[in-house]
Amino acid sequence: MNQPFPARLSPFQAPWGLLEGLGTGDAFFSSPAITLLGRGIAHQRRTADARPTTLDNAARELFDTARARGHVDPVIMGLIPFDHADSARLFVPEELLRAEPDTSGARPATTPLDTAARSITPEPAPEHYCHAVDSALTLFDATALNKVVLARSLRVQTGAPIDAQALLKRLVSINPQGYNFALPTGDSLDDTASLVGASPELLIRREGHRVIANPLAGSIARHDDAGEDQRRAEGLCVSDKDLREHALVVDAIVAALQPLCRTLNVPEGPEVIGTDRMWHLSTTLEGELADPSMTSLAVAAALHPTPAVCGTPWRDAHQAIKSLEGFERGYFTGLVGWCDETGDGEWAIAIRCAELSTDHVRVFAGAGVVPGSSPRAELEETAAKMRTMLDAMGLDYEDDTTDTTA
Ligand SMILES: C=C(O[C@H]1C=CC=C(C(=O)O)[C@@H]1O)C(=O)O
Repeated sequence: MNQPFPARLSPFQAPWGLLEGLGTGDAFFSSPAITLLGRGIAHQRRTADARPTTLDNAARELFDTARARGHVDPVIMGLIPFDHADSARLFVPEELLRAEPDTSGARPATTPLDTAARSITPEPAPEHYCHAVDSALTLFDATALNKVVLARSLRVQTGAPIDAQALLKRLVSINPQGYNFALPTGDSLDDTASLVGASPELLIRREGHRVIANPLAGSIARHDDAGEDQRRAEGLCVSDKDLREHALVVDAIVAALQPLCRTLNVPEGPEVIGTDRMWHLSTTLEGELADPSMTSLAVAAALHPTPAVCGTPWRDAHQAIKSLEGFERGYFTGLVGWCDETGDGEWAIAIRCAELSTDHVRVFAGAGVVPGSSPRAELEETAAKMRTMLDAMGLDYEDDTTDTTA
């Protein structure tokens, strides 16, 4: 507990080697910049809410406690919920191993997971989701709302816990360039509950004065046929609905970041990036912080939730989500990441993820709804996004859409 942290660089040669050390209750986060394995929990705060000042105070307390108990270079890892009213979980791992990013192209050795699902239940049902999208379309005409991200989940009854390490290895081998994570969510160290995922979206990285944000919005499912796959990527670049959906996110992030930055570079338009299953419109923003003492966690808290996971205007979108979605998001569409004592760190959006519990798994996905969206297309988009987690678990699932009229 009170031992100093090991040297900054882990003894492992390859970052994916760190995955071998991931046990129950441990935390893992990998990005194009760093790979972290947090073993055990030395100090933890479950906050009363996830408002920026609450998170800031909790982080200060954690660093103070860690320092007072002899930790050298303490690093906070954690989970921040979608909703500001919910509790965040921030902790300093007992032991922290780090590795530089992999540049060799090596992937972790994996064995396919063959999850035995006793049942797979959509929560809410596909028709509920289509109805929610329809209701959002009505709200666009009747209220100030002009974008809302509506999500749904699948509950997979497994009967036994899924091996988080094996699942994460699959995710890393499918999406090595993404933000791959497994963070404990349970009440005790031997609790297997965790949030595991392969997010493509960076809310914020802080390196000294420099901040980088990489919002994504506007998406289309990839296709097995290479020609069709390419056509879909090209179509996305010129899709009016997707470009509008994307611009709303970039505008909101620019509006929130600008006052915090001395300089902010905003590209003229988005590019397309691919994951295993999706093409996304993507914009990389780079700025220089006006106040370099502002931590990555504080910048993340100031931006979250962006219209990539909530909508605009924020209040109307939040209200629409609460009244239309029909389930609690918890950490899904929240943030996962880390922050060190200098303030450097990364916070990725908790998407393309699943909550692992003792006898079941919940897989989540959402899609941005704007005027011109179609309920059926958004349903299919969420199904395609869920495939990242379902594929990694070795599960097949198709929505029964006989009751959807949209
Ligand atoms: C909420 C999700 O995606 C968001 C992030 C990227 C693209 C999105 C979209 O195109 O709708 C969503 O805004 C999800 O993947 O569950």
